[in-house]
Amino acid sequence: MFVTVETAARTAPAAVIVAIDGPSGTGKSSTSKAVAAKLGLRYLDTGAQYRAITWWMLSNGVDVNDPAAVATAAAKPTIVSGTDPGSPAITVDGADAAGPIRTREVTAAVSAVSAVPEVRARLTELQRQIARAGRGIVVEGRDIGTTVLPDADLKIFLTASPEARAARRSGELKGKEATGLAATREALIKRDAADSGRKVSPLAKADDAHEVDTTELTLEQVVECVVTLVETTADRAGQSA
Ligand SMILES: Nc1ncnc2c1ncn2[C@@H]1O[C@H](COP(=O)(O)OP(=O)(O)O)[C@@H](O)[C@H]1O
Ligand SMILES: Nc1ccn([C@H]2C[C@H](O)[C@@H](COP(=O)(O)OP(=O)(O)O)O2)c(=O)n1
Repeated sequence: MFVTVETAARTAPAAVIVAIDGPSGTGKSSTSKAVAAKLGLRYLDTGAQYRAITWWMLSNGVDVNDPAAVATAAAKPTIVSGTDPGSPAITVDGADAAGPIRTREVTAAVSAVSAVPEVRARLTELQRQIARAGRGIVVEGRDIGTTVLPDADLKIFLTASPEARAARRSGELKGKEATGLAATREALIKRDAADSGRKVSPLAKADDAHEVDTTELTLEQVVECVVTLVETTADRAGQSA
């Protein structure tokens, strides 16, 4: 098989920690998985963990709009995240949650659940344990560069126009839970506002993060940009693979 330089494995320091944050639809998951795969790093989707705890709350009759009820239940589910960028996995109490966490019901409830401090404290601790448990990792979310891993070697903050993000998301939903472009855009903006406006570790760009506007870039261009930033950071630190 013909393998181009672009798809061949690249090198990164074994222990590099990369934080990728940004709002929904900016390309965090696709970029993080591709960068981790190219550089032989682990991958952690923290949004999937917030979705998983939300799914558990909904499945167990917890009122997701009652912060006290969510706080009381926050420690109950056991969430296990896989870190293989080729097959990201997540289980809740041993059950595969990869499908159920992507429903519209979970998406509509996740911002309320993730604003509860007890939920954030628990998942932040879990995320730090995973990040420090092995070799290098790409961790994506909303508060990775600011709160979860403020000492990350490289921080990226992805942005894109609401129009581009809505078009990407409604493209994904086609045939499944198809929603109009305008409704998708509204839902994204509402979630951005909730995630950016919450009191505890809101969605925010870290002061030392590199901002990448992906509106006019292909996914491949974004991946190349981030891979180059990882390699540049490593060179500067004098580290080697
Ligand atoms: N730069 C890009 N250009 C076009 N589509 C993209 C780009 N980056 C990601 N996508 C697509 O947009 C959708 C949302 O991307 P995703 O990585 O899930 O974003 P996020 O994790 O930030 O919500 C996916 O279908 C993905 O393939
Ligand atoms: N580090 C994180 C990651 C996600 N969250 C919350 C806020 C987000 O709206 C939800 C879902 O995140 P996810 O990354 O799955 O969302 P999208 O893929 O962008 O739709 O979780 C968070 O509060 N902190």
